[in-house]
Amino acid sequence: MSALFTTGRAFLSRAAKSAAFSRSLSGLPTYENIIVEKRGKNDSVGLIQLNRPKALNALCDALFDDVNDALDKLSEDKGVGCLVITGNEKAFAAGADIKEMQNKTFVDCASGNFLGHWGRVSKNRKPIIAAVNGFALGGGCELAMMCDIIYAGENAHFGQPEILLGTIPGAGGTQRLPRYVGKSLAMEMVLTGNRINAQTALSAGLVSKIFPTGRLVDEAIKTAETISQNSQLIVALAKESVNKAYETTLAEGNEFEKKIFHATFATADRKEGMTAFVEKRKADFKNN
Ligand SMILES: CCC/C=C/C(=O)SCCNC(=O)CCNC(=O)[C@H](O)C(C)(C)COP(=O)([O-])OP(=O)([O-])OC[C@H]1O[C@@H](n2cnc3c(N)ncnc32)[C@H](O)[C@@H]1OP(=O)([O-])[O-]
Repeated sequence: MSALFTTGRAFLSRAAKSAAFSRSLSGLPTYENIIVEKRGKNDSVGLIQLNRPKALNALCDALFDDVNDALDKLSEDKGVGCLVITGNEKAFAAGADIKEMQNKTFVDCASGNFLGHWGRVSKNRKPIIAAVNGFALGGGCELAMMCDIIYAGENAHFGQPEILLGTIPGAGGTQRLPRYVGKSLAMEMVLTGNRINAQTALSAGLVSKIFPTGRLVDEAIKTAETISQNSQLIVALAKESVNKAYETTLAEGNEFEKKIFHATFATADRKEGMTAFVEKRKADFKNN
């Protein structure tokens, strides 16, 4: 299974795609715009690869429908504890599909709730790691920011170039980006359309780690596997608590955290975790 990535290639080969297909026969659906697999120890990691390479993974409506459907399936899968979203070596995603948007009117956008279905990535209860190689522009950068952790390949570039198209970001580019990289850099990116490279993204705080391009997906899967070994129940609570930090005051956030901490004492996994420590053995979490 992990042979797909031991060659150091971050994208899936033709053979890998047919492996994905045969695996799909044993559980996961096949999609037109993405490839979905289970990876890592005990298939505990859900891997979603955006797969419109000719359009640099431009995020058309159909692709987002595929992503949402895959997220639903992987979320229901009790064996999967963490997800990874990636693209290919050239592009994570070069943005919302400009050709699809070109002739839309305000009425189309407003009455059709355009982008309404994008937000489900950030609402997922399982943690999601974005593994970004190449371009993450516009909606691509926003998709990465909807995830919980962003790892970048050395060749990654992040940007919000909507201004060059006569529009503005619509899925968090003016909201999440300043929280992650600070107002000055975010403002510069949004107003000029200039991109930042992986190193700048690391020092500004948009990404947590950089890896060689070919190792990126493997490393993301390794972290996802580590997360999956913890109690899924407690991981979801911890994720919710960290996210609170972005949506509330410090005092309210601390109060929320304390209540969630207390709540973990109502779970069997908290008891098991502490008992295992005292008994000097590995915890056997049951997600309850
Ligand atoms: C979500 C809320 C709001 C978000 C808004 C946005 O994201 S707005 C978007 C913000 N993003 C941007 O403004 C970035 C737009 N993209 C670019 O500026 C350049 O493609 C590049 C610099 C990323 C790569 O340059 P390069 O010379 O290496 O490659 P290349 O240029 O030759 O492209 C190869 C093929 O991919 C196609 N394609 C690429 N992107 C898109 C797209 N978003 N859409 C559709 N198609 C796209 C491109 O047309 C071409 O296909 P064709 O016509 O040959 O059949």
